[in-house]
Amino acid sequence: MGALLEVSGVSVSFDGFKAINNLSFSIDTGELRAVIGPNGAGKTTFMDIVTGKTRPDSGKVEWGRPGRDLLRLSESQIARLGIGRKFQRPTVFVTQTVQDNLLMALKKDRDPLSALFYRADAVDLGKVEELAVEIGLQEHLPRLAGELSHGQKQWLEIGMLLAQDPQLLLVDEPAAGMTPAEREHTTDLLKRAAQTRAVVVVEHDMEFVRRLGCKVTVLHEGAVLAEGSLDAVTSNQDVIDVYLGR
Ligand SMILES: Nc1ncnc2c1ncn2[C@@H]1O[C@H](COP(=O)(O)OP(=O)(O)OP(=O)(O)O)[C@@H](O)[C@H]1O
Repeated sequence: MGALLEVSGVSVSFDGFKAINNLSFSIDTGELRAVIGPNGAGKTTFMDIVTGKTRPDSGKVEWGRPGRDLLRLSESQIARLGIGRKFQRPTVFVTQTVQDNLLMALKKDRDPLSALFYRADAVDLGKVEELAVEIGLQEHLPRLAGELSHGQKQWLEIGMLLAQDPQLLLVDEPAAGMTPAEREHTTDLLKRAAQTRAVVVVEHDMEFVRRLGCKVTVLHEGAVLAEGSLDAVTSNQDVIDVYLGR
């Protein structure tokens, strides 16, 4: 499979400080990847660049084959192309049911008038059911999203992103604030999601990353310090030095 996203030699400075420094990164269709790195390594800025929120000073960001230049597209054009992003805090509609949250996500691209007169048909309800099974919330469809636990809200939001059928999903610290059982469920969910799309997970929790069982990219000072299996990168002397602050 060819690269789905190719970031080459990207740099960005904020007030003269290089947050991203000649960064190159690529991910294949249907690949699961963990991105780790100490605080300030540039992980959030990297995702901001891929989603079009931050424009780099130099470098290339290309999508698909033949490569489409993402730097020429707006944030919403990039989202429509198939890049979904999950932020740390869940942003579900707490006064709506789980089912309605998923239905709204499914219909997000409708024009406002048809959305206004929209009545869920059997096809959409079937898709919502499938999504609910995928995120493990099938028993909770009639509940208000506001009643869900923190972990369940995070899964619902992942489900809402999956409803948009992204080819690449960027997920920021999904395990934060979760119980051990919720973390385990989240690992399974992300692994399953990555069977049909590419998923990039930024995460600090090494146990979580270990359970993902995927290739790991270590960022440091805005560049890739090491890449490989978790065992390979955690036994890399440069990575050990950075994490121990040497
Ligand atoms: N808009 C901005 N203006 C100025 N400096 C910024 C801006 N955004 C990020 N930075 C700086 O760039 C560096 C990289 O930040 P970034 O948030 O990408 O790191 P991170 O790896 O996501 O860190 P964390 O793990 O703490 O979330 C940091 O030193 C940060 O202070």
